[in-house]
Amino acid sequence: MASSSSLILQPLVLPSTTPRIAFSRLVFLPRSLSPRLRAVSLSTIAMAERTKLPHVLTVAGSDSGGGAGIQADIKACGAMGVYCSSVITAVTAQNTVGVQGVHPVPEAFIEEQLNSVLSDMEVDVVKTGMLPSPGVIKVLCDSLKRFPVKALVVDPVMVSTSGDTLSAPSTLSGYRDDLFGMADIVTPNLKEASALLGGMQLQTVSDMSLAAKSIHKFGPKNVLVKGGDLSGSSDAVDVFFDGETCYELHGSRVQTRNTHGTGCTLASCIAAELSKGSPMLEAVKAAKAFVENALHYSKSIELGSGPQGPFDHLFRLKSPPYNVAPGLKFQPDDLFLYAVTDSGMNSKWGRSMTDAVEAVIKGGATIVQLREKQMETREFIETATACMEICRLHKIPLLINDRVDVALACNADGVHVGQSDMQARTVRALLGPGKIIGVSCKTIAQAEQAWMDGADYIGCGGVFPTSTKKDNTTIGLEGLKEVCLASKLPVVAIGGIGIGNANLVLGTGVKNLKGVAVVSALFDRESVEGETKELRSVLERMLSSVSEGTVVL
Ligand SMILES: Nc1ncnc2c1ncn2[C@@H]1O[C@H](COP(=O)(O)OP(=O)(O)OP(=O)(O)O)[C@@H](O)[C@H]1O
Ligand SMILES: Cc1ncc(CO)c(N)n1
Ligand SMILES: [Mg+2]
Repeated sequence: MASSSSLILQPLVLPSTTPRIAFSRLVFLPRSLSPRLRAVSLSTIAMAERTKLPHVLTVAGSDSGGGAGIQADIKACGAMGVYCSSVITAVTAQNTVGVQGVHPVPEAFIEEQLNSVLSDMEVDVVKTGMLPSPGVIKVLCDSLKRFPVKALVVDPVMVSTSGDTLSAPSTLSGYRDDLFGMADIVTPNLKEASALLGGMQLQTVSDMSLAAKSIHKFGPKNVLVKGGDLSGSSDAVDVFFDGETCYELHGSRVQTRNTHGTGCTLASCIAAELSKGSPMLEAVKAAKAFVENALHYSKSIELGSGPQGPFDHLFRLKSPPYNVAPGLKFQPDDLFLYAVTDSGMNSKWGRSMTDAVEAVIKGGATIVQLREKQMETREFIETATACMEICRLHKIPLLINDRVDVALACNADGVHVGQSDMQARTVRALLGPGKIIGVSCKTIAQAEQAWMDGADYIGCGGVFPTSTKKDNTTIGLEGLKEVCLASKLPVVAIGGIGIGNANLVLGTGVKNLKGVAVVSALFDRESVEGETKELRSVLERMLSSVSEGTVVL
């Protein structure tokens, strides 16, 4: 066969959820075909099954250490399922200690690379990194005018975290006056935002919002000021401004030295998501989640002796699918009306768990937890899987009480644990960074521990006495307030809460309190849907309006 045929790689679209991603299959053409027929056959195959790959072109510098620059960009795009071509602007000698040397590529040759790729390869999005001189910015602007693309992501790389200069200070005006006006988004870190604004001090999240608004005046459609280097911040906050609204994007701060290249990776992931057709804010959120996950998986990597190590972009290849399967990302506002099922109550009223879940969602629950103490494991998994389908359909997160094994088996969105269940830190290790973890806490010390263990929220109570947990000591509204004020995590109040007293709980208006968790008041009733609707309207009436101008996500 090999002697009479030649192998040709040809794109094949698999019927998958990402139909725009092409895979290869082998096609055999007999050597006996005349050259003209071979050419015709090939072009026919190509026309019939032509697949457009989402394509990002990165225009950036090489990092010999492989953690940032071009190397980070290509790995990040690959991890996001996007093709990445590269125009190299400079070659750096770099490692975990710092930058030992920079060798700029001649501007004329950068132009030649741009021309080669843009004239031929249907680029969707251009992402820029290190642009060492004003001349390079000019060459790039000219090329983009000749070959317009769908979106331009500008990461105005100026100084590495090690303090080494990567682009001449004279590029500042090129960025501000020429490139920013063409950009769909610019992504400065704190130092870069400060340099762009003539040395403005950036020390708080509100300074970051002011900076984002000022940089927006230079002409980009959107600005993301990155807060990776915000000292004293317990979470990783970035500020996004779209010309109208400022959004604070909060993520967990991963405790690791392996953060070299986070900025390059973030910008590349934004570009990759845009090339797949995502709207801008969704692209930014997906990119931030990717960086956080990658840092989490790379915490223990030891590479190099310097202060900042690289991280592993391709962690997804090594992770079990349940750890990285796209689920619903936790939003603190999901805690608003938190329904906790109780199998005893459901059987008392003659309804199945799936009926109960469907009804509570129709009534307006914003998150559901399955709390099941009696069912056999196999039946529990089957029921939980059916509940997951309902929740997915309505985009409502589903958590499992205590049973990590059941959560893994049905790919639930997360797990809620109590003080005598598995420690949240262990749950996190088993579920991975993308899943939601809640911990029941009565005290400030427990809330602090939950935060250190990597939980996403705490359930605080029992606020009032309840028949669901008879021997439970109650902490009252005062106890709730104390824990909320000290907690670094969002809080949902639990214990004896229903239509009659929910307004007392939300009415405390205390920081971090995001909603109420309810069992009997929804499920020990004839109409779950009706009770949920009524509770929801009580809660909505109590909800104070979001502070003006700033939406906290
Ligand atoms: N320790 C961390 N844990 C979680 N997210 C982080 C951490 N450090 C940075 N990030 C996130 O990574 C992204 C890049 O931010 P950062 O401010 O570090 O950019 P940068 O300084 O340009 O990066 P670099 O120069 O190292 O490539 C932001 O979304 C930021 O919130
Ligand atoms: C080549 C290169 N680009 C960007 C950065 C910023 O992280 C870096 N350190 N090196
Ligand atoms: Mg940094």
